[in-house]
Amino acid sequence: MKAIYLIGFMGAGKTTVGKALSDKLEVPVIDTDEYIEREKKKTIKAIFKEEGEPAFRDYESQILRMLPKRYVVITTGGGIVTREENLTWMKQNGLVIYLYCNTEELLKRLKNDKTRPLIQQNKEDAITRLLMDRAPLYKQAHFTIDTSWLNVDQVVSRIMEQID
Ligand SMILES: Nc1ncnc2c1ncn2[C@@H]1O[C@H](COP(=O)(O)OP(=O)(O)O)[C@@H](O)[C@H]1O
Ligand SMILES: O=C(O)C1=C[C@@H](OP(=O)(O)O)[C@@H](O)[C@H](O)C1
Ligand SMILES: [Mg+2]
Repeated sequence: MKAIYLIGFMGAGKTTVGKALSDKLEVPVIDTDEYIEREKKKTIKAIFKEEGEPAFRDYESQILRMLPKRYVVITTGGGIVTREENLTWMKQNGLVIYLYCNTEELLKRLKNDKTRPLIQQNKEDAITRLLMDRAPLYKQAHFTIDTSWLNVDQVVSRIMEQID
């Protein structure tokens, strides 16, 4: 089994779905954000504040390349594709799945979020703008699942159908 990479916007459910998918497939899951926070002993929020976004993108890119490439589910941060070479790399090394979610539902899921630095001001505008910029990148995934009207178990089932 090749690595499965979940990509998509903040709030699409990558971290949550990845954990459920790893249980189903009986393989480990690694979340790049959680990995970075553990490694750096800092929250994502603190890294953005103290070191800036480019430093975070460097960590993300480095860690991606260190992770296993077989028998694993890897859940990424929503901005990993902004370094386009990361997208190319994931597509070469595994199966890349885009978890899509519409803006209205993203807003609901992220309404109370305080941990994601890029959407703390003007949440709706920030989501709309970033999603528009990134959509062409996300769409290069091997396949897409629209999670807007699905619960976590249903998203996992859709993934299982696709990879069967
Ligand atoms: N399919 C879903 N339906 C409803 N809520 C969801 C769904 N997937 C995730 N969530 C919720 O949305 C929020 C963001 O999920 P998360 O897994 O952290 O997303 P991501 O890692 O893509 O940013 C969490 O509160 C989570 O419980
Ligand atoms: O889209 C982004 O630029 C980011 C997404 C976050 O991860 P999630 O997509 O898991 O929320 C986290 O990596 C950081 O706040 C930046
Ligand atoms: Mg996440």
